[in-house]
Amino acid sequence: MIKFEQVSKIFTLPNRKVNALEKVSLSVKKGEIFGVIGFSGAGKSTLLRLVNLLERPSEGRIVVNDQDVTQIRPKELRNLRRRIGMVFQTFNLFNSRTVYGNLAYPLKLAKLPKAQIDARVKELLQFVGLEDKADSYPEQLSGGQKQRVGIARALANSPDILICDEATSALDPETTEDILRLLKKVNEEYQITILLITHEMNVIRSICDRVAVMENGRVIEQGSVFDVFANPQTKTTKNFIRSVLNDQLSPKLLSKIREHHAGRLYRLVFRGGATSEPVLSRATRKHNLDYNIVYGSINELQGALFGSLIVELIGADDEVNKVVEELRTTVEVREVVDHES
Ligand SMILES: Nc1ncnc2c1ncn2[C@@H]1O[C@H](COP(=O)(O)OP(=O)(O)OP(=O)(O)O)[C@@H](O)[C@H]1O
Repeated sequence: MIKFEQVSKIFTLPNRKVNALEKVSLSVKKGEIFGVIGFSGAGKSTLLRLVNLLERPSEGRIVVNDQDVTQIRPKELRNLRRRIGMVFQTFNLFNSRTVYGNLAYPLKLAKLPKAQIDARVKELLQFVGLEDKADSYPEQLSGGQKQRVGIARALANSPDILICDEATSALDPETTEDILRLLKKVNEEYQITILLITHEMNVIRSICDRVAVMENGRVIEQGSVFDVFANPQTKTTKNFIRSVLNDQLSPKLLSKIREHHAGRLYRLVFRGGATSEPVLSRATRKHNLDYNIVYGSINELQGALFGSLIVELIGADDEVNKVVEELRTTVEVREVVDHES
């Protein structure tokens, strides 16, 4: 649906050149939510702006719905842009227009008759849960409500692609979750393909099917969210994953835990499939050992369990070894050492 083939973008400044993108290749499939994550300056916004030709690539091809966007004529470009909705971090609403006015604007541009505009605005407001806000002005809305209007406006002309530029970065965690749920609903109910950029791994974990990790203008890793989480290849990706798993122990916390747990500590890593409790209780019961879960978290990721637990196994060394051996048939088990961070 959207394909980047060896795309580079160089910005030429008076005194130097900036390689914003270098030979980026990725493809977003119809109907999926594809996330691009990277730190500030990685090239994410530039990548997004190339899709509807707000920027032109210096090299390479961008294909949207089988059409090479760099080759299309101005009239086709207007059509292309109508089929791609855009959601912004800062909402980009008209402050002097009501919510109704903001949503009616793209429909007026598309020359829809008034009655159809009224009906479509009503439908959009219902979809984003703001039926009672038609007459409010943006300044009377919360950040989350403004973004709902932003999403409704992006959907006005029934696009088949939605591109989201840090859509939740200006929002608090709870509102972020609401907006992510809304984006998921957009994807599922309207079958709209979503390409989003973010610097928050939580966004990727919550709603994306596939992910590309960018650094210094390059894609350094890409794949299904599960595969990238389960098997990160680069330090940058590992750091992003760490930011959401919250399962790394600081040396200080580890020494605190050791004060209270004299048994041997093991990290059990779950990468899909196994369920945590039965695995542990079965193995420990069989060998008559006690256990304590002392730290960690297990999350659901694309329908599978993902995360790690630190458990204390309490008993004679021999028995502990047997339990570890048994656990290793289902999950990855590592003894926790003092320099773990
Ligand atoms: N119009 C421009 N002119 C010159 N340099 C630019 C321009 N736009 C982006 N850049 C540079 O290209 C690089 C990539 O920027 P880009 O905005 O795409 O990154 P990003 O990952 O989206 O970061 P951020 O989240 O901070 O926007 C940066 O070094 C940036 O300074």
